[in-house]
Amino acid sequence: MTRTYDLIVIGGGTAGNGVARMAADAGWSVASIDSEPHGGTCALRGCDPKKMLIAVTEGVEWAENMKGKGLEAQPSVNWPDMIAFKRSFTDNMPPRIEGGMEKAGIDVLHGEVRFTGSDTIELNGETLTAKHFHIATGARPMTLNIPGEEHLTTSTEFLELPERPDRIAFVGGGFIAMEFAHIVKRAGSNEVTVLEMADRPLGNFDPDLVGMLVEGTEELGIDLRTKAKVAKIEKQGDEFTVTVERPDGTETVTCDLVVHGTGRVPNIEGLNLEAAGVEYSRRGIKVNEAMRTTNPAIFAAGDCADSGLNLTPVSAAEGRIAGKNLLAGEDAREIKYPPIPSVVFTLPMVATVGLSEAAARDQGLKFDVHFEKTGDWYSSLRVGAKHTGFKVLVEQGTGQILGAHLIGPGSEEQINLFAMAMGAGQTANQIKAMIFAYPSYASDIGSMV
Ligand SMILES: Cc1cc2nc3c(=O)[nH]c(=O)nc-3n(C[C@H](O)[C@H](O)[C@H](O)COP(=O)(O)OP(=O)(O)OC[C@H]3O[C@@H](n4cnc5c(N)ncnc54)[C@H](O)[C@@H]3O)c2cc1C
Ligand SMILES: NC(=O)c1ccc[n+]([C@@H]2O[C@H](COP(=O)([O-])OP(=O)(O)OC[C@H]3O[C@@H](n4cnc5c(N)ncnc54)[C@H](O)[C@@H]3O)[C@@H](O)[C@H]2O)c1
Repeated sequence: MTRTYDLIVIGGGTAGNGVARMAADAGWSVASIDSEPHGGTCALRGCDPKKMLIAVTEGVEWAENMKGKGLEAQPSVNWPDMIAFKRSFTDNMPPRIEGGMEKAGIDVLHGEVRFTGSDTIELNGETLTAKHFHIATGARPMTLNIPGEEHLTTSTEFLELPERPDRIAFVGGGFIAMEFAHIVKRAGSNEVTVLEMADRPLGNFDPDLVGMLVEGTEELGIDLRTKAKVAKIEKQGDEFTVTVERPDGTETVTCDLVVHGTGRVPNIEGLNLEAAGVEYSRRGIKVNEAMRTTNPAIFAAGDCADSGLNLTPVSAAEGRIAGKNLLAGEDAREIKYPPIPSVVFTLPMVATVGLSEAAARDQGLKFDVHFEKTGDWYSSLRVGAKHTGFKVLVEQGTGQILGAHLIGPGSEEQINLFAMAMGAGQTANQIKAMIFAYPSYASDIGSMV
């Protein structure tokens, strides 16, 4: 017998779970399907577990920065204990999420979904039909098309490594490579190499602040190579040789582990979207502002859609719009992205919101650039942080904040205040007039605009 639902949600991550709950709360019959235990990338294989490892390595960084300032302990990281600490969070998430869904009356199912028609899917050999579908299948590591690609360790596998490798190479110099390189270096690995094909890592972040992060990264002992395109990976016994093309010729790096950090692509190949009449491109499933696909009965959101940035809060916001329109039965709400803050959780962290200096110039905007290194500010001195600073773009005439770019401790929270101020249209003078608790990282903000 074919099971039939009002809504089937494909993907149990941030962009999917909220939609399933909204529909179930409205009395719809709902199934939520994931090929893995529910929770998705952020909670199980991304943001949250990664930041638990960073919490441990923050202890190492803190002790290093406080050396000679009265703190005498010099900690070291026990890798298996750190991974167990991470699991103390991630292991509990699927039962919590799935239990909550079942309590809400949602059928929680597992397996790889494939469309067989505009209102039917196949799951583990069974046919399921629904009036509506919501696709939230996320992203996967991109294929590099280089010899030896099969030797790459994914970010998911990295977060589960039972032992710390001593020599590790990262292919790419984006979010994943930079964050993980900082983790593993502070955890004690001797040779950590980042291989980035562009002329700088973190291409979407401010070049001046990234320059400061590069200094900090190299001081930490990470070998960061730019204009370094990985062309081949070979395995001999337990060892890998990575061949890198550089402007002056070819180099090799020998290591115990090679980690994928060259970007992620929409996870949609296996869905047979053609059968459902859902159009897509390399950027993902085509959606309108209501998050509706080219099949009016099917919505999509998050990393698998060709919509906003691939970040957790963006996935959640898109899911909310999809859910509201599903329940309304019409395109009642459009996705509107406020200024979206984004943080690279290296130590120091780099944070950004709004326009880059280059983008603001390209748009012909007239603005003042407030750029300063803040190593001699109290908030940096107090914690012994050396690589700290900001670049804030303030529009001439209006005083509007066009973009804020920060590096240093506290920047992951300061950037949210900038995002709030920008979203509310607050001017530089209004921010200066705010009274923030002192001493705090927030209390520096008035001096940045
Ligand atoms: C290592 C790492 C660190 C990150 N750190 C951050 C961070 O600090 N901050 C931030 O904002 N973002 C971060 N991100 C990005 C963030 O995790 C994603 O943007 C977000 O999780 C996307 O949510 P989603 O619901 O769209 O997809 P996902 O959470 O990936 O959920 C998709 C789900 O669909 C399932 N699925 C896929 N195909 C099928 C199928 N055919 N059938 C059934 N199920 C299927 C998958 O198993 C998965 O559980 C990070 C990503 C990674 C990889
Ligand atoms: N803190 C966060 O918010 C966070 C953290 C991790 C991941 N993420 C999400 O996951 C996505 C994927 O992260 P990522 O780090 O894999 O990708 P990324 O897009 O951040 O960086 C990929 C880098 O790899 C380089 N590259 C590509 N091919 C290469 C090659 N052959 N040799 C050398 N360098 C090469 C690119 O130039 C680029 O700099 C991010 O875009 C983001 O959406 C977010």
